[in-house]
Order: sequence, then structure tokens, then C-alpha cells
Amino acid sequence: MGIRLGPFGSGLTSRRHIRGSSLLLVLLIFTILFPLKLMPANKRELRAYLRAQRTALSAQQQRQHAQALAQGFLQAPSLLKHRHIAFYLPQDGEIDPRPLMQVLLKRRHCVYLPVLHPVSHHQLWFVRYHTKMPLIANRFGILEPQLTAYGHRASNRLPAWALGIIALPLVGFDSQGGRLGMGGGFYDRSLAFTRRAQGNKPLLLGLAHECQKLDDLPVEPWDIPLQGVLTEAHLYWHNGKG
Ligand SMILES: Nc1nc2c(c(=O)[nH]1)N(C=O)[C@@H](CNc1ccc(C(=O)N[C@@H](CCC(=O)O)C(=O)O)cc1)CN2
Ligand SMILES: Nc1ncnc2c1ncn2[C@@H]1O[C@H](COP(=O)(O)OP(=O)(O)OP(=O)(O)O)[C@@H](O)[C@H]1O
Repeated sequence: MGIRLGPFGSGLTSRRHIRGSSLLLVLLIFTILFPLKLMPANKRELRAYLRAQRTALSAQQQRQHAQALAQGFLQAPSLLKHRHIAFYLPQDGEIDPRPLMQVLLKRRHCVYLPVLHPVSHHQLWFVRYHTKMPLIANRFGILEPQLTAYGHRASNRLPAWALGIIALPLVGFDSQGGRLGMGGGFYDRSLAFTRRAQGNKPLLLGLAHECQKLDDLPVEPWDIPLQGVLTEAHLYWHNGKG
């Protein structure tokens, strides 16, 4: 049996319609405003929020992103033309550059890893990496080449200015070259020389998951901007470089 509408039937329907569409409008406003409202305003909270985003990725997503990152790099002639490239060993959900490093090593590129400087506070050394070299956990628990076994010899290191690319780990990035790191200021200090007008400068390329992208990061006076960011989905260039 069909439902018969009373004299107010159509009125009820349209009121329900209005209620339905105003609910939709509220939902729309919330989906636009809520993330903005929730987005933390200070760097400490932003870090916590973005670190939670990347650690929430599954092991399978991490593997897929690492493979896609390698593909993206290997398809970019402007990146591949560089011979001396620094990466990092991933921690805390960072995108994993190791599959890419293995391919580049086979193709006779020279791969380097950051090592906390033994004396100079908050500076990095870039030590040449070989597949079978001894690694040791630094004070943050991140694996790095063991200096006593290997890296103390200057011939096994390269100054940052002599590298073609430095691929930087990051917690967050924006579309203007802004980078949010782990908060130690290691890369900013080690790359402060790039502010000088003269001299060789490596290409500064952030490596990240898409979920680490923000519209606008706060910029501090000491922040060294990235020229590009490679994710599992895109190669972004800032300042028209590339
Ligand atoms: N993979 C990787 N290697 C890297 C960096 C990085 O961000 N990722 N770094 C980039 O600069 C440097 C190390 N900087 C780091 C700074 C802080 C913390 C960290 O975990 N901090 C803790 C609290 C400090 C502590 O436990 O003493 C935290 O924030 O929870 C880790 C690395 C060099 N090597
Ligand atoms: N060139 C510099 N000279 C002196 N201090 C610096 C320099 N760069 C950064 N710092 C200091 O390092 C601290 C951390 O900086 P910031 O929060 O920007 O680190 P980060 O970029 O997130 O860390 P990282 O590069 O280690 O991933 C700041 O308090 C700042 O004072």
C-alpha cells in the first residue's frame, strides 16, 4: 500500500528538505573549518600532529611510498644527473629512502649519510655509505655510520657544499619551501653556509609523505628553505627551480 500524503505532505517534504540541506551546509562548513581550527598553531604541537600522521601509516603503505619515491626520483633527470647525494636512515615513520639508495649505489652514484658531529654542537657530517659498513645508533636511536670504524677519515666524508643533492628528512613541508624538522636545528646549522651569495651549493630536496604537506608553515629567521620536495605522489619545485 502506498503512503498517502496529507494536505501538508508536500510542505513536510520541503521542510525536511530544508532541514536536510541546512544539515549538509553545517557539515560542509565544519569540514572546511574543523581541520583549520584543529590545526595546531605552534611548532611543538604541529610537530606532534604531523609525526602522528606519518607513524599512523601502515607497513604496507610505507613500503608503497618508499617504492614510489624511488620511481619518482629515477624518473627525474634533474635529480639523476647528480653523482654525490646525501640521504638519511629513516626513523619515526619518515619516508624510507633505502630502496632508492640501493638502486643509486648500483648505478655508481656516491651515497652519503648524516652523522652527528662528534665535537661541533648540532652540526652534521656527511659520511660516504657502503652497503656493508658498520652502523651504530646515535643518541636519538638513529642508525649512522660508525665514525671510529670509518668516518673519521676525511676521505670518507664530503663537506655539505660539495654534495650535489642533500635529501632531507622532515616532519612537515609547505609549498613555499618551508620545512619543519625534528627540532634539533641540525640541518639549518649545517646548511647555514648556503645563505652566502658565493660558492657551491647542494640542491636541497625534502623527502616526505603527502600527509606531511601543509599550506603554510611558520618561518623562523634561521630556517633554510628547500628547493624541492619529493613525495610518493609528486615532485614539487619551489622558486621555479628544476
Ligand atoms: N632519519 C633522520 N636522521 C637525522 C635527522 C632526522 O630528522 N631524521 N636529523 C634531523 O635533524 C638529525 C637528528 N636530529 C634529531 C633531532 C631530534 C630527534 C628526537 O627524536 N627528539 C626527541 C626528543 C629528544 C631526545 O630524546 O633527546 C623527540 O622529539 O621526541 C631525533 C633526531 C640527523 N639525522
Ligand atoms: N644557523 C643556526 N645557528 C644557530 N642556531 C640555530 C641555527 N639554525 C637553527 N638553530 C637553532 O636550532 C633550534 C631548532 O631549530 P628548528 O626548530 O628550526 O629545527 P628543525 O629544522 O625542526 O630541526 P632539524 O633540522 O634538526 O630537523 C632553534 O632553537 C634555533 O635557535
